[in-house]
This record gives sequence, structure tokens and C-alpha cells, in this order.
Amino acid sequence: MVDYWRQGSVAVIAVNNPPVNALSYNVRVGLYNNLDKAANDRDVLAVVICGKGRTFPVGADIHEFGQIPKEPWITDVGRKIESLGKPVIAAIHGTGLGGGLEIALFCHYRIALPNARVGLPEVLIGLLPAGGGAQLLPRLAGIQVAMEMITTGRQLPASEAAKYNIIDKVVSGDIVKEGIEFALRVQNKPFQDKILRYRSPHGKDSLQPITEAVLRKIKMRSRGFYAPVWCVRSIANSVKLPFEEGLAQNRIMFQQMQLSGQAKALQYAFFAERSISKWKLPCGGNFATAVPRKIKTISVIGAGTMGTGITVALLSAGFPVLLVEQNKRFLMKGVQTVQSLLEGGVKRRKFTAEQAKMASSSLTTTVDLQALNSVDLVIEAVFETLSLKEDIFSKLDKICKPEAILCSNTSYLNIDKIAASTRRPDKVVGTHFFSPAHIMRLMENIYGCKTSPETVATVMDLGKRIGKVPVLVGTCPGFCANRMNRPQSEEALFLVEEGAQPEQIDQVLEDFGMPMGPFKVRDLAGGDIGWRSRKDAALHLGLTLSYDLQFFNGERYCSLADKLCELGRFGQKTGSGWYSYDKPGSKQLSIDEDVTKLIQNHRDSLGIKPRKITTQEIQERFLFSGINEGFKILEEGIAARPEDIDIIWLYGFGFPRHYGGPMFYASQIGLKRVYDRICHYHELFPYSSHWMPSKLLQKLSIQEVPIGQWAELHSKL
Ligand SMILES: CCCCCCC[C@H](O)CC(=O)SCCNC(=O)CCNC(=O)[C@H](O)C(C)(C)COP(=O)([O-])OP(=O)([O-])OC[C@H]1O[C@@H](n2cnc3c(N)ncnc32)[C@H](O)[C@@H]1OP(=O)([O-])[O-]
Ligand SMILES: NC(=O)c1ccc[n+]([C@@H]2O[C@H](COP(=O)([O-])OP(=O)(O)OC[C@H]3O[C@@H](n4cnc5c(N)ncnc54)[C@H](O)[C@@H]3O)[C@@H](O)[C@H]2O)c1
Repeated sequence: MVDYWRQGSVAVIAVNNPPVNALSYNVRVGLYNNLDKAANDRDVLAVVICGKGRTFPVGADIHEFGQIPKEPWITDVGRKIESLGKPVIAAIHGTGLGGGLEIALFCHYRIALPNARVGLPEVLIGLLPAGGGAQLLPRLAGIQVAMEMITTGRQLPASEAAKYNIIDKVVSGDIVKEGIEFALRVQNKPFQDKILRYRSPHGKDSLQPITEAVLRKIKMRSRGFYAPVWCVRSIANSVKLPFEEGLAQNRIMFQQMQLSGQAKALQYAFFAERSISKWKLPCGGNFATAVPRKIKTISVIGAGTMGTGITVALLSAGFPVLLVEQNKRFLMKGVQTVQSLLEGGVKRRKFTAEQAKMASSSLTTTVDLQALNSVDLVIEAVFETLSLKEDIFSKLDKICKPEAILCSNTSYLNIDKIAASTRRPDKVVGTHFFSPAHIMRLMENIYGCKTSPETVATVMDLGKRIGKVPVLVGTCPGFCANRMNRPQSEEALFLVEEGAQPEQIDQVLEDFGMPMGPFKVRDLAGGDIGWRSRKDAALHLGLTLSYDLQFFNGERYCSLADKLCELGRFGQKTGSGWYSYDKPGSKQLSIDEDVTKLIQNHRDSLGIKPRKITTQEIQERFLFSGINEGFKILEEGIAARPEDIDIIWLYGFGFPRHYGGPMFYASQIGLKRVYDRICHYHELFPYSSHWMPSKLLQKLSIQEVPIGQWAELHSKL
């Protein structure tokens, strides 16, 4: 796992542990022993440490966390480097992260290729850099830089790292060759002043103001995530304690953090994110065998909210886009939106003005579907009406070349029905982007019963190529994301009906860690869209929505949202919704007495006596109703694994990552408790079918199987 060779007076120690040279136990042993070998070889005057393959070591092996760490630790390897009596050079390519960078910091010199990146990302998996990073970095780059890097986990490009002295020299060419040349130049020079433990941290006199400023920033963004605060403490130890004591303290903190639910959740999320690309279809096709089609040209149909966002996402990833609208007026408006989104990207430094110009020049437009006869892939984003989508797909089937893939951005509609309007159902697939589509990273891809593995492979690949996080699910109303979100939105309304205030619910869920409470989300998305579809559904059943409606289609119903819409309160865009806003389009909100009165009148008219609703009830009814639906989604095979559902929630709704996602959160609470509470609410609210407990959840609540085995157990049930 660690290679050793000599070139003249230079010993090269190369970590060889694919794919990312993680510092597993055997690697640490290999490093330690080979450093000994170099120390004992009189002809060796300098040592180069590097990584074989694609990268320098990226840190500790995350698979080993949770076990008692076996010695030698990273710090033992570090001490060996410091006391070697010969200069040691870290030669970094790829990513030098976590324990990898820590070893490099123990070295006397660090060189890196221009495209290399370095960082201490431990915080992102709920930990701190306990292999010396929190002690060494402040001594090299200063407290301020160390605080920023360690509390955010940000990776620095080599040039920026060189500005902060983290890298001594940025080199180009072959990193090992460069390392050896560097070693030859320094092998006879004194290097004792390069041992960082003997330095004192830069900026130590400003520790307090720096700490206060960093803690203020953390408080603003952390939403209950505590690892960054522990990271701050670990850096403060570099000032307050002698070096070895600081190391020991940080190791103790690291071990405590490792046992925490947050670290477990973040590490679960890390691996879950990597597992989603390993998809499998019920027909047997899978990621390993299916080959994606080459996609060069794409057309987007519909230049509304979603179509324009999707167009920008594609253009900025370098795809030429042919944008289609129903008439020239809508098309012009859409093009203006695309341009202003691109300009916004430049302002947000997502890309340069030059890149935006290039992207813009790759946009072509038409109001004639016939123009789509040569594109490789089409993404339809017109109104959410099945007949309209069926009509468009049947036309596309005739116009597009036979191998073209036809995607729909539908939020709820059945992909099989849309596919049935074509003679190529194997090439029809759902690509559900989230709003705003040029920013939100989730791409929920939906296969129908006839979608081919090649089509799935193509959209999964496309998602990655445009920087999205593509997750594959099956078809059902609302798929995974919106289907789970629906009972939650309903419960939020019912809670208000029973006595809670919208702002109270929003606050509870924001305190839990959601980026926005459900009423703020409704105001942001615009209440009119849901209102229109509820009116359509009612019309379909020969009903009209009315103020005193308490049941709809056999289910409990709350008409408060309809009432707001009847008053023209659609949310931010109209300047009023569940909250009132400074002006239409503004985000500056305040609680509105009129809404409070409206809610009170609503309760009075239905004879509901408001009761005090606790934080626990709000959290449970919101979260558990969605989780129950998540288990039904697993049970029906709509999602193949809980990891898929969790990643959808992390990227689609900003579920707090330090809880891993709703399914992992449920596993941490204990499925027996979750199941019991769901049964309790089912008894209280028999007219909300979303409280009908999932059978899979019931079975798992008895067996308490670890989350990694749910899918396997389910397939045996
Ligand atoms: C007594 C106490 C002593 C404490 C000492 C503490 C020491 C230290 O401070 C703690 C750490 O270093 S904490 C660590 C700090 N470091 C980090 O947190 C780095 C986390 N890693 C990353 O950020 C990204 O993986 C990279 C940027 C490295 C590569 O990105 P990319 O090119 O897009 O590739 P990709 O698809 O992402 O990964 C490819 C494969 O590698 C796998 N794998 C990756 N890292 C792994 C690891 N550390 N381990 C194991 N496996 C790891 C990954 O699962 C995947 O496997 P699969 O089976 O093929 O699916
Ligand atoms: N808005 C969201 O948050 C969101 C999120 C995810 C998915 N979706 C889905 O995306 C789709 C589009 O939603 P939206 O919010 O962008 O709607 P929108 O009303 O903003 O835009 C739809 C656009 O389609 C155009 N259009 C209608 N018929 C057309 C035709 N025959 N040919 C060409 N263009 C036509 C309309 O002129 C309009 O500009 C829907 O299926 C919706 O369910 C919406």
C-alpha cells in the first residue's frame, strides 16, 4: 500500500491505496516503516512523500471511523517526519486533504501542481482535523486563514494555498520528478526552522476578536450543526496549549465527535451521495452495463420559470440549446429571462462575463416544433397538464430523429402515460429539476416501465455533466420528492387550523435546521399554482372549493390556502401571502394581522377551539408524515434505497445534512418510536390517509435493522 524507491540520494515514499490513497491502517504502517527505512539509509539525504495514481492522500479512511483507531496514528507518522533528521518534501497532486494535508504540514516543504487543491474538510463529516491540522495550520498560515479553512472545509487551489505559505512552490510537469528535483536542491540545507511545531501561531494576539467574528458567522449558517464550533476550539488550542497538549486535547474532542449522531449522519450522507450513481432498474439494467448516448444538442420546450432555468443550467455547462415557445411574445420574454439569469451568474461569480457571453451565443430559439428534427435530446417544461404534454410528446415522436431522447420536467404526472403517446416509450424519461433550476442541484430522474437502461444512463450522465446531483426513482404521483412533501404541507395547514400560527411552524422547522419554514416556502413558490390544480381536481369531481370545506375526496381538507388565494395573496410575487412583504417581489416579510384574523375567522366558522401546539407536535407531524410516505415509497420500490430518498431531501429541500436526510433521521430516532408516533397520529386523524402506517416501517420497527440493510430486507419481504 506504500511503495518505496530510491533515486540517487532521494528516497521516494509513494502511497498506493486506490482510488484516493486514503490513510488506512496499513498505509500508516507503510509510511511509518518506510520513513524509518529512509532514516536508517545513510545514502538517503532527503525524502519525497507523494501519492500514486490520481491523487495525494485525501485523508483518513472514513470506513475506519467508529472503530478504535490503531497506532500508528497520523500524528505518529508526523512525529517520525519531524525527527527524521533529513528534509522531507510533500509533493502534492490531485487533492491533499484532511490527514493527507496534515502529513504534508508535518513535512519540511510542500510543492504542488497548479491544478492541485488542499484543504481540511473534516468539518464536513462532523469532525475536526485531529491529525495535527488544527495545531499546524495556524503556525503556518495564521489563525485567520486556519479558522476559515477548518470551519468551512473549503479546498484551496494551489496558487491560493501558496499565498498563505501552505505551498512553498507551485510546479508543473511530473510531480514526482519535480519533488525529487526540489529534494536535491534542499538536501544539504538546514531545515530545522521548517518544523512547524516550534513556531508560534500567527495572529495569536488577535485570537479573541477572530474567534468572535468566526462564531458569529457560524451561528448565522450552522442551523444546529456544531462541528464548526468544535473546530474553533481546536484551533484556539494551538494558542492556549503547548503543541503536544493541543494535539492530545484535539484527539479527545475528535473521539467524542466521532460518536455523535451528527458525524454519523454526515458520513452516511457522504457515502449515500456516492451510492446514487450506482442505479439499477427493475428490469435488471444498471449503471455498470448501460452506456449513455452521446448528447451534443438539446432542446428545451417552454420558456417559463423552469424552462429558462434549465436552459441556463445547460448553456453554462457548454451545451447548445434550442429554446421553444408557443409564440414569439413568450419566447422573447423567455430569452430576456435567460439573459438576466446569465448576468446574475456573472454577478454571483458563478462564471465570467466572457463565459456568459459564450453561453448566450449558444442559445437559438424557435416557435416551430419542426425545428427539433435534429436534436439529440429534448426537455419539455410546459404547463403541468397531461393532455398538453401528451400532445407535445406525440408530435415530438414524429418530428425528432428516432434515437432522440424525450424528457419531461413534470412534477407529478405519470411518465408511462406521457411515454404512451409516443412510439418510443423506451426513450421517454422524467427529468425533474427543482426551482430555481440553474441553482438547485437536485435532478430527480424518473424511469417509466418501458424506459431503457441506455436512456436512464444518458440522463444520469447528463445530470452529472451539468453539475447536478441526479437520483433515479420510479413513477408515481409526485415521484419521491413532491410525494413526501405533500403530507407535510397538509399537516402544516392542519396545525394552523388547530391552533398554531404559520410563523410558529416556520420557526420550529427553521430551528430544526430547514432553510425555510413551509409557509415561507409557499409564499416563495406562489400559492396560485397549487390553487389552480386544486380547483381543477375539484372540478373533475364536480365540486367547488369553499371556505367551510373540511373533507375532499374522503380526506381531511383545509381551505385556508384557497382563501388566501381568493384574496389575491399569492405570496412574494404579489407582495402578500402567509406574510406581507414590503412590495411585490420583495423578500422582506412581516407577520400580517389580516392573516391572523383570517385564520381566526376560519377556525370560528368551523367551530374549532384553538389549542396550544407544542414544538414536539409540530416537528413530529411535519417530519413523520413525510417519513411515513418515504417508507411507502421504499415499500413500493419507487426509490430503490433510503440513500436515494435522503439525497433527494438534502439537495431538493435543504434538509439539514447533519441529520443525514429524513430516513437516516428516522433511523437515529429509532424506528419503533417513529412507528408508534405515526400510529398515534393515525388514531387521532383517521381522515388523513398519509398517517396510515407503512407496512415496511412496521416490519422494520420490530426488527431494528441498520439503514444499510433496509433495501435488502425489503426485497426479502
Ligand atoms: C485517534 C484519532 C486520530 C484522528 C486522526 C484524524 C485525521 C484526520 O484529521 C481526519 C481525516 O482525514 S477525515 C477525512 C478527510 N477527508 C475527506 O473528508 C475527503 C473526502 N473525500 C472527498 O472529498 C472526495 O472523495 C475526493 C475529493 C477526495 C475525490 O472526489 P472524486 O474524485 O469525485 O471521487 P469520489 O467519488 O468522491 O470518491 C472516489 C471513491 O473514494 C472513496 N473515498 C473518498 N474519500 C474517502 C476517504 N477519506 N475514505 C474512504 N474512502 C474515500 C469514495 O467513497 C469513492 O468510493 P466508491 O466506492 O468508488 O464510491
Ligand atoms: N415551478 C416550479 O417550481 C416547478 C418545479 C419543478 C417542476 N415544475 C414543472 O415544470 C413544468 C413547467 O413549469 P413552470 O413553472 O416553468 O411553468 P410556467 O407556467 O412558468 O412555464 C410554462 C411555459 O410553457 C409554455 N408553453 C405552454 N404550452 C406550450 C407549447 N405548446 N409549446 C411551447 N411552449 C409552451 C408557456 O408559454 C410557458 O412559458 C411543469 O410541468 C411543472 O409542473 C415546476
